[in-house]
Amino acid sequence: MTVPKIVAIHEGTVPISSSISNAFISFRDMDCSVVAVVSDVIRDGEPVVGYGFNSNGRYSVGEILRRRIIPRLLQADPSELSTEDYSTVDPARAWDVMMRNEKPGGHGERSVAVGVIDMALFDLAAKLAGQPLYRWLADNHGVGEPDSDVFVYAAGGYYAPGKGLRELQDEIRGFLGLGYRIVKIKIGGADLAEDLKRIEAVLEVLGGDGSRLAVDANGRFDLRTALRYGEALEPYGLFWYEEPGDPLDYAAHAVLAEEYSGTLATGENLFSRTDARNLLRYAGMRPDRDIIQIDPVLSYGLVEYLRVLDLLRQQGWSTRRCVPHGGHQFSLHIAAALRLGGNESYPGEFQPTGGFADSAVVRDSRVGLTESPGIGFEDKAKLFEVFRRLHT
Ligand SMILES: O=C([O-])CC(=O)C(=O)O
Ligand SMILES: [Mg+2]
Repeated sequence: MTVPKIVAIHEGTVPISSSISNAFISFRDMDCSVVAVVSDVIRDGEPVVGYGFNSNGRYSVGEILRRRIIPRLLQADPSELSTEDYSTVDPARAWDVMMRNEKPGGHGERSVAVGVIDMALFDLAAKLAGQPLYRWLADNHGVGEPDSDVFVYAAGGYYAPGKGLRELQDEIRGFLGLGYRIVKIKIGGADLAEDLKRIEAVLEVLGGDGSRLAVDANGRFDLRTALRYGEALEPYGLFWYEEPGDPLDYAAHAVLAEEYSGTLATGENLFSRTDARNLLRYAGMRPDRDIIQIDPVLSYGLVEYLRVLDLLRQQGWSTRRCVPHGGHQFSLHIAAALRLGGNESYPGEFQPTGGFADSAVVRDSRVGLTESPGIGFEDKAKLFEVFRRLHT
């Protein structure tokens, strides 16, 4: 068998912007990196290509990709990037090459750049093996039969110009009409009284059932405010209370976890295994109820996320307590293969990268996957068009 070779890596930037805001940022200028990793393996007259992009919330990382990550891969000997039997590329070995001469610590934009390429390498690896990624992952890294469908919740309820309670309720009705049972809205972009009105308005649509509503403060609150909100939110029995304070203020989170008896969710702004370990060590996270939202793509890719899952297992956490941030096809494969608790979804936002296959139907807040090889971007026409333009 000849070793598969990466012959080119194309990189670009696409807007995923909109007029929405959370408590911390506007998405007016949001964009993301897209990549195509082209192999020398030809199938049906075309090279097999892996595609990747970064989840919303962090901006494109073209400079780091162009100056450091991509050259290291292209300069590597192909045997350094492949499995031992040369049957396909090995994202874990490629990870070591991408991280050559990078000091530890200071995660963030670099972790996003590695994550974008990591997605493309997993897409390519599964395509070369002729399997949908969830099946390839379950065979190679799984803990049993993969889930055939995945819990998804509708993340929305953003602040937007001219958006009042009626529009918020209409948005939530739309989510329910699409098949979602659980929804999430933003808090912390208004004062507590106003946010409680928003919560009450949404609960009206949800038949008064707080367990179907999650709220997300996007790290806005200081400890006092987080506690004040916590006290006001507690009686609703919410699905979860997300990212109350600064993502790296573990001590504040631990204080809140002592006071707030409901589910807390956090982790979308933690970008490494070390960050995850600090979260477990210092943030008072409770394995019987809390949710870890680390986003594989923003945090050095699935190679690093597998290390995070190992760490969680060692510390007695079930993978069912992981529900990654991000809302796209890659995290859906990961959730199914590794039997996570579910996956995020943003109906209508962050296009063309966000969301699932064009044919995907959500029923009772669960969605299935397609059987196309790799991640199946080929089943999402507008996104596939963007990827194709990168290399044809
Ligand atoms: O508004 C955002 O940045 C996205 C977010 O927090 C989430 O999906 O949980
Ligand atoms: Mg969030």
